[in-house]
Amino acid sequence: MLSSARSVSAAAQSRGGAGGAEMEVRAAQSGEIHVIVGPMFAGKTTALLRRVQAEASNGRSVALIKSDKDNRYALDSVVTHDGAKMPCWAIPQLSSFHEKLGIEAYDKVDVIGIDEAQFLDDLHDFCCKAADRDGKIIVVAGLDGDYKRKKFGSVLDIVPLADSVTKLTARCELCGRRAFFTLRKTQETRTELIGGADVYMPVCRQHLHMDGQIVMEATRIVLDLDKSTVRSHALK
Ligand SMILES: Nc1ncnc2c1ncn2[C@@H]1O[C@H](COP(=O)(O)OP(=O)(O)O)[C@@H](O)[C@H]1O
Ligand SMILES: Cc1cn([C@H]2C[C@H](O)[C@@H](COP(=O)(O)O)O2)c(=O)[nH]c1=O
Ligand SMILES: [Zn+2]
Repeated sequence: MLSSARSVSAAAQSRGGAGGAEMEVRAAQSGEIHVIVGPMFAGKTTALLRRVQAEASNGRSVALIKSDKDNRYALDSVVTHDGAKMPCWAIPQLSSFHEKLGIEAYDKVDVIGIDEAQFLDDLHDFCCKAADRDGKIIVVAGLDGDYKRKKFGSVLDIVPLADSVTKLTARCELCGRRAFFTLRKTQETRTELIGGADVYMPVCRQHLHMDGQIVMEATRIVLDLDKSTVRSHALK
């Protein structure tokens, strides 16, 4: 079921022949916008996939989109950090979605899931049109803040448009408490830097100001210690 999202929309595309009446019914449906934010590893993508999957199980036609900047695990799927995945449309900006899908197929889609929303600059405009004008249910997942805790892309700009906003938390990798923020472990300073646990870790407020390099070094020492313990046990 998880893998059916794009094929549902692709099927919608091939059904064709949408009558004007159906278009009117769809436009008359009330749209919704639901926003899921939080730091990395908080379960945003997991929550998005669950919601889209539930909508598909209820007979709605769903389409899943992500920014094509996210090439971490696969380009044609939305993938969680623990490997759950679902086919998607990977696009540079949301305005290209209509063109990719085709107008008739777009008209048939009820629910649009959007992942990695922080990388999609035309998020506000797209959500307005899709929910207010076209009656779509939009579920958006993305980072509210970057590693400096500055607002990231347009995610916060859609909060005033939203029916619901959910802020998820992860577990601080250093103490296990609730983590609201994402620490970058490298010295790289550009805002956009694609990566996973190799580059980022979730942290609580207390551990936010740890120097990433020190954390990396400490991790390396612990791992080296572990390895030498394993080696000395093996020699016994
Ligand atoms: N520090 C971590 N490093 C790697 N994976 C983690 C870490 N913390 C949690 N995870 C895993 O990531 C999953 C959440 O993944 P995902 O839904 O992709 O999160 P998000 O989209 O918020 O980054 C968790 O259920 C857990 O299994
Ligand atoms: C904090 C932060 C993150 N990114 C990137 C790193 C990942 O590729 C994504 C977030 O993915 P997730 O699904 O939320 O785990 O964003 C970035 O470019 N800049 C940052 O400051
Ligand atoms: Zn902590």
